Amino acid sequence: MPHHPADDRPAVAVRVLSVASEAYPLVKTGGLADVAGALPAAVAPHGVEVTTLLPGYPAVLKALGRAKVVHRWPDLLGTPARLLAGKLSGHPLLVLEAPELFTRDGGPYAAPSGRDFDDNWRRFAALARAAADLASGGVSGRSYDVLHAHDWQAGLAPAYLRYAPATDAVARSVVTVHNIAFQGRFDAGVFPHLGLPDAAFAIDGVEYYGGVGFLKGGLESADAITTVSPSYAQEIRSAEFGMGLEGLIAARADRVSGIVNGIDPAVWSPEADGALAQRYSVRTLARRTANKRAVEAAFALDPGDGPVFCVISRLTWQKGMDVLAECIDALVGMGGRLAVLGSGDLGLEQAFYLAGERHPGRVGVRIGYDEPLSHLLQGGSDAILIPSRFEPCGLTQLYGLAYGCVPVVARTGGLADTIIDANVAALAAEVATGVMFAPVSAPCLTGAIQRAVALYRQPERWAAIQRRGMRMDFSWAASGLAYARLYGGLM
Ligand SMILES: Nc1ncnc2c1ncn2[C@@H]1O[C@H](COP(=O)(O)OP(=O)(O)O[C@H]2O[C@H](CO)[C@@H](O)[C@H](O)[C@H]2O)[C@@H](O)[C@H]1O
Repeated sequence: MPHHPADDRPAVAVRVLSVASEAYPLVKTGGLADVAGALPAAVAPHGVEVTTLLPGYPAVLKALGRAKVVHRWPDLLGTPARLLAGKLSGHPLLVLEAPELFTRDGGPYAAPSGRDFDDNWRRFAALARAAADLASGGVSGRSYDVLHAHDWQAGLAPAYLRYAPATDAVARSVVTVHNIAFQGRFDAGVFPHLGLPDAAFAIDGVEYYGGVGFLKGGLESADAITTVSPSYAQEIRSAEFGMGLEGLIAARADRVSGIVNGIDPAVWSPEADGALAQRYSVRTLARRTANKRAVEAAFALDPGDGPVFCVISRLTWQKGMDVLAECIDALVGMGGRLAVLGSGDLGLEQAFYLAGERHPGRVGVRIGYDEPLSHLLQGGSDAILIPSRFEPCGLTQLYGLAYGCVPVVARTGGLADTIIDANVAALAAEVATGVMFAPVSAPCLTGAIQRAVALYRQPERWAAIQRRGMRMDFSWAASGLAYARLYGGLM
């Protein structure tokens, strides 16, 4: 494509098809959406044009409005489907419209009851099949250099590509693991319906412990594997973190790399955040107080100057929320208050709810998903608690840094890669940006909260930690370049 002199974007040198089951702002249940939504803009300055392919959930189709139909499948894994073209924050978007698969109540993966859809294998195999058709010349007028599949929902796409007829039109492939705990593992009975050759049901194909592994098939087939931090890229070679895939990851280690997620300043910047009661910058930190008052009001906390800790998380074992639940009485005993926003395991929801009843005015709990409230919490709480047992990258600690909401994190994965613990040396060298602890246990987390409270009581030192975090650059600049280099290297 010729470079237009009036256009300050570089000429497109690489075309990427990014396939994901969610992308902000159209559909989001977690961090994957933030990353898939930000990737196109992150790599655009490097001559990479990303087209995102999403399933046609009702919310996505609604946002798309009247869209151009660019392709029709009379029979895509047993159902008719159409491909619609639109825009995702100004970048090319393709939506797979298949009413039988995606038009239903509930979230992207589960019914309103919370139960996973029984046909998720078919829903996401269809997404992957459509992606592979696009990336192997099967859709007229479309061609891509690289297919970038995110997580198990897109995991079969590289496998379909690998078994596609070999032509010049076949793209190279990358799988990004945002969380290896979710693998898309299904009964062997689904295999005959996937439309893969029999040879694919093999140890180096999609076969996985006697069944079918969508992520496993993608990891076997992709030309490159990335995960979302260098530490996690190392950790998943071990049984403790690899969740059964450690052998495969270790065997393909020369293809595996870690690229830390960035954050999108158009969405996460305290100077321009419409969800805050009061906007502020690194030079006007005192204005955060108005947000703290708003957090207190939203979570029915007693107003006060003591530290407010927050949680913005899925309430699950991965996120160490059971351990935090054990520490709440100690946190309150130290003069802290706690605002919890999250949803997940019913038992954990209940534990936090009971803690709120035990400590009225000190612990406020909001069960649910609320994007604006998550921004207010970052802008008004003093610290964010992230006691994850494993964390591929983590985004909430990066948002915390940007908002002067000091991260208190477990030493694992991307948390270890992005936070500098306020130990004696780091405080003396004036480089600390948060508090880090290990292992994930109630005594260690309690100790970390204690250290945070002690630092908070030294206002100048605390403000210096906040300001340092706010000045850290976790924009997409470096990671966008890393992805662009990875794509370029595959061609
Ligand atoms: N109740 C609630 N209301 C509003 N917003 C809420 C919320 N609960 C969570 N969120 C938001 O959802 C996102 C969660 O991001 P995380 O990085 O913690 O990712 P998650 O574990 O979902 O994803 C995986 O993928 C991402 C992306 O690669 C990795 O960073 C991560 O380590 C990995 O586990 C954040 O934007 C957070 O603000």
